[in-house]
Amino acid sequence: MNIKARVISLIKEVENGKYSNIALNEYFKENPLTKKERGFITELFYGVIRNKIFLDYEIDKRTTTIKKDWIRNILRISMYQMSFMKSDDKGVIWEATELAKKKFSVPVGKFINGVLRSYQREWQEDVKELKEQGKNYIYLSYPKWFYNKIISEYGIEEGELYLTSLKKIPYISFRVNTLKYSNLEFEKLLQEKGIEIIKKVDTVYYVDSGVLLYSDEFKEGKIIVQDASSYLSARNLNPKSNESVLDTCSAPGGKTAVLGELMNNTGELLALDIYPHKLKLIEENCHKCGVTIVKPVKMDARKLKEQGKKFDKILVDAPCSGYGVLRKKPEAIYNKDVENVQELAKLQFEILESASQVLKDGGELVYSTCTILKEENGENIKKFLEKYPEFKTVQLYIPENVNGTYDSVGGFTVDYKEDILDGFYIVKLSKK
Ligand SMILES: C[S@@+](CC[C@H](N)C(=O)[O-])C[C@H]1O[C@@H](n2cnc3c(N)ncnc32)[C@H](O)[C@@H]1O
Repeated sequence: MNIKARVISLIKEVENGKYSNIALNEYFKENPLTKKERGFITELFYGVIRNKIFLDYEIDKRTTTIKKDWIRNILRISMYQMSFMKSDDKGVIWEATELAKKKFSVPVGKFINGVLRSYQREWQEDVKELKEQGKNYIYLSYPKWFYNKIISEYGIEEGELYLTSLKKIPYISFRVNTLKYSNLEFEKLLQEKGIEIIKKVDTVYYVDSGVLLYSDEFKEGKIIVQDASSYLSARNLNPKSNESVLDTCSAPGGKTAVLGELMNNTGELLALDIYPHKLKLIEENCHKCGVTIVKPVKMDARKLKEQGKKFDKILVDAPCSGYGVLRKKPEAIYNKDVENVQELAKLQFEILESASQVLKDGGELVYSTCTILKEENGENIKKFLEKYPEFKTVQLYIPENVNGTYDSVGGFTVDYKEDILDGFYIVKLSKK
């Protein structure tokens, strides 16, 4: 099958509700391709999803109704190539026209050709106009409410840096599970397989290939797919052997496994989630990693007092809007709305409050989210510190090569300055 036809079916799967990373990984697993083909498919597929609002705006400007998804998608793909990939425009238009002729008919080919030629002539002017009309959210491909939210929190200059940065191409990252493997062994494996290291943060490696997803090392839990931001949240709690540790919102257990590893599989590690079906994921993940001390329990983290026990250390990796990981899940931006954020901020505060009540005096707590919205991060912490003066923020461990910004309460946001790691917020609190 032609590469573009493959990308068209993948985009359709995502529009039917499948997560983009799952659709792509499944596809790569079933279809052996060269590194170059994989790279090209990934770029086209994610490129279209990331820029869908702008591409559809340009299509709708030039057409009345498009009944077939295939036609919309070949237009989106071709336009993406012409504006964002520095492709040979003539070649792109020719290929799309020929594909449409073959799939449908000569008139459909001519239609595609006409739309793409008009786009080729006018798109740069359209972008200028959008900016002049205060509609840059269309060019940046964000829902208007989200654009306004980011600009209201960060101002136009910093806000647009954020919005642009969230459209960057992500890299896959593997964390070495030190219960089973070492950095040295992993680096040797990467060398043997000719895989390049893009960035390294402690035991987390960003690499230029996903083939290790099919390796024995991955199957055996020696390496785990995890972002360094996610790892740093658990790492900052820094639990020690034999401590009692609570992970309040733990499924699927990525950070729970880091905690168990740091505790050398000794002590007590309670991993909660509100959804019973997710407990199995925590169990499976920890089992694969060789973490034996974890106890998954179904519980609403807003009601922690009811379980009657206090802990040395608590991780609150709160449910959040997830806007820090849009590079990896670009489709997520299209099905959220402003209401969700307010509800989430309220839920996060309630979970934090509840966790603070079961933390021992002298204990420590890490609060983290994978979002960049202040409403869910620093503003929640500020409110919490005002209400509970027995808590104060503690210095974080942030490696030098991780870029971001500290806020006024001492929390750290991995932000638009960071090209590789996921956007994330981490703050550490201690109780008197
Ligand atoms: C950000 S995810 C956690 C990711 C996890 N810490 C990891 O590293 O793999 C948030 C989790 O909180 C759970 N959750 C949502 N509301 C909750 C509540 N009231 N009590 C406990 N867990 C909750 C969700 O089911 C979800 O699995």
